[in-house]
Amino acid sequence: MSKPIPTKARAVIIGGGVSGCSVAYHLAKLGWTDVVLLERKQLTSGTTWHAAGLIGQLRASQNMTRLAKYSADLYTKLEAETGIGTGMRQCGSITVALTEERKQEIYRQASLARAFDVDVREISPDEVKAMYPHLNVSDVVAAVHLPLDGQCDPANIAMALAKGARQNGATILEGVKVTAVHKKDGRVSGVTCEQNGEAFTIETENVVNAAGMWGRELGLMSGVTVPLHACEHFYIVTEPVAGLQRLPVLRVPDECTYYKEDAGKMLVGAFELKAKPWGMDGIREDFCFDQLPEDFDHFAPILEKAVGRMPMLETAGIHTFFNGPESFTPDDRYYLGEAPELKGYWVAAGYNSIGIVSSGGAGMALAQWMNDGEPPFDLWEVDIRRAQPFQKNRTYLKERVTETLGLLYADHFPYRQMATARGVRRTPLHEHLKARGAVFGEVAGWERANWFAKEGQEREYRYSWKRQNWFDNQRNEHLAIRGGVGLIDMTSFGKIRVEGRDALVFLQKLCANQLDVATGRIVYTQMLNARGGIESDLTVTRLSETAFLLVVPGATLQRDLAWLRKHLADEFVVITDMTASESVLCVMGPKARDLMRQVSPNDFSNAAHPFGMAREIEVGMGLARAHRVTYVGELGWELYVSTDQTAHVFEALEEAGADIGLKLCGIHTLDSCRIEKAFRHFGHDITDEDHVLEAGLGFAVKTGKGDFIGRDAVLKRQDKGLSRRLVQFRLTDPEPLLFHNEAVVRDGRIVGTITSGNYGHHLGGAVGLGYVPCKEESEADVLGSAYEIEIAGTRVKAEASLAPMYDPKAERVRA
Ligand SMILES: NCCCC(=O)O
Repeated sequence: MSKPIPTKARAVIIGGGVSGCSVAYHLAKLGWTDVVLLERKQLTSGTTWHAAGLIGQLRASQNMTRLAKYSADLYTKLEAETGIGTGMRQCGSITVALTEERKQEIYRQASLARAFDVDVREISPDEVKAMYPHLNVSDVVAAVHLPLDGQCDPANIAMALAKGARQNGATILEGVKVTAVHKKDGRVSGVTCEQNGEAFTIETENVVNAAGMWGRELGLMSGVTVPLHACEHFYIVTEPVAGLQRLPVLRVPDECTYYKEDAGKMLVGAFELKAKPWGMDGIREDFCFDQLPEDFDHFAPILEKAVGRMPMLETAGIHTFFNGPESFTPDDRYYLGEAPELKGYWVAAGYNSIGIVSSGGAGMALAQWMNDGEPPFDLWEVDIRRAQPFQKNRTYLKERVTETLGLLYADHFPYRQMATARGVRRTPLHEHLKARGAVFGEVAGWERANWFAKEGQEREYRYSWKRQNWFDNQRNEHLAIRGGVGLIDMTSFGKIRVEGRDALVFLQKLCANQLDVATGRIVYTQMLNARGGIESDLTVTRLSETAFLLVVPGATLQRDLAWLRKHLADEFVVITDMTASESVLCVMGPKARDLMRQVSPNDFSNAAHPFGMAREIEVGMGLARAHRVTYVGELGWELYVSTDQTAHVFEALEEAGADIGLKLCGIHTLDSCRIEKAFRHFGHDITDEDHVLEAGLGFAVKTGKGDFIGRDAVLKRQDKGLSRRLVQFRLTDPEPLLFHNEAVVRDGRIVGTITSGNYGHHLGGAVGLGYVPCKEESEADVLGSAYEIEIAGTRVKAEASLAPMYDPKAERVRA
């Protein structure tokens, strides 16, 4: 007999894979006893049952490392807690590098893992051979060993989590399909589900979409964007191999393979470079523990390499050729958090084949997020609010996921760009810039000129952990901005218009700086959360008494819109996304005024157009709103131009700029200039976890203006003092590079990581930002230490500064 379906629940979780079970487990642990998990067929019957179950803690970023470590620790304890054998075995793992570039990557990851107390050691090829005698190590360049990594039985991990959830009061139901999610007053109000042909409704204010490869379709039912698509994932399992002993998990990313010894057999899986999307026209209704047809031709090239790597496979005999669908996302990162479209609609899906190791930590993080109304730490990397509405397009997804499956084991070079499904969002200058040598990168679907190739130079990235082929191009662009004038197309900025009778009151509530300013004034500010953490980093321009323009990074637009809408109470305000209506041309450098005078009859003197003001100007035969602000630390104007006039304004600037050496510059140069000036970058240097005062942005916080979200947290921190500070570092050796996530070493001890880095072409070395703990606010406390940055295991001396190393008094900006 079926169990009764409750009529009310605090949360309904949809999907009984490891992800849903983990969310249920963690919510129940937090005391959410009336949680219901609904699984359309049987627990684990979608993807979980056929996962390889590798628990690897070597991840590309600090928070992914933190979450993977949490999963590894949890799974080790789960059997004792629930009595269900999870097969969790801390057999350790080895990752080998076959190239110098891969060695850099795994050594960098090892440094990062160490910063988070993960047990990891660099080992030689001989040590690999001693641990893994079957392996051909003749071309192994380097390797890392993580003794506490492991493997498990994925289905039993899910079952144990489900049992743990039940033990704490959750209800878990199989054979119940959700047919509708209801909403009332902009938030979730319930779900309708079907069991044995009968419909039931559960009243709830929280739904969790943990539907795996069904996640996109389930989201669409509620107008929620969950861009993911299934791909076929292949592995083989050999016949038992005589004498095969217990072995660590092995990853050979340069050959796209992983190896897992289990019960005397060997499992060999692959993340091939061109994957096969699956389920384009939807997934069969009766899909349950299903496999997909073999495709030996597709797997053969991988197997050939595997046999070369592990010659015993040649005679082992294949017991199982497995092909099963798994879901993949456009950027190879999963989705967590509350959907921007609907309050109370949470997502935990799209695990890109690392669902088992991810779900323990992700379930914990999401449960805490739901419980506290805010994530336990910065989760922007996996936040569902990074998804772009257009990404639900199936043609786009189908093309993109052919690439993302292989990315799991690809070299994660800095600045690596996606090669597929490009060109969806283009600025009006795209063709102009392309014709002038632009090499594009992509953010939030926007094509952006990252750097400009010289005449005759190949217009492609050559990736490396060392200086890439565009290093000198960036240097020339950077120095043009520092010494002359450069033009950067920043049309991808998100532009949000907030207007109406209560616009000022509303924005004063959300922003930490004073916005009650004269029309035309531009204010740099942050939106804070109640902890004083930074939710958004933006400029607000007062366009009139009742209208404001908010300018935010392109990547955070959906997040920022959601934050604004979430906090709209009874204020009379309209919020409109204006991003596509205006382009932004940044004219930056000491000669910017000379250029503006050539193309416009307006007055660009300090008296007529001071820093921090926006004015309508004439340019050529068109109009622009010139904002005197800068993200590169120079004199300059951001020109906001209606999209229809953009090409004309660009051509006028280009023609006038020919005589004064106007240089087209890319986003890489924007970044190298801003890091010299220590301007913060949201998502890296400043996140919802970082207190605005510790981020060094106290100058933009006005507690005297009246109440705003985060004010109490600011006052409290002022009272209590800071416990860490954001510091700018410059490597004294001009050769090594900083990207981000390198360990910061203070007086010989790892104290943090580099939050963002680039090359300071003016300062003559790599520059990065990073938080360091401090006992008191005094500069002497922070700066009176010896600093080094650990890059791929090597420590490099660094100078530290709290003030920007470039133009500390901001004299150039106001020149
Ligand atoms: N699903 C396979 C996981 C691969 C890995 O952890 O490297």
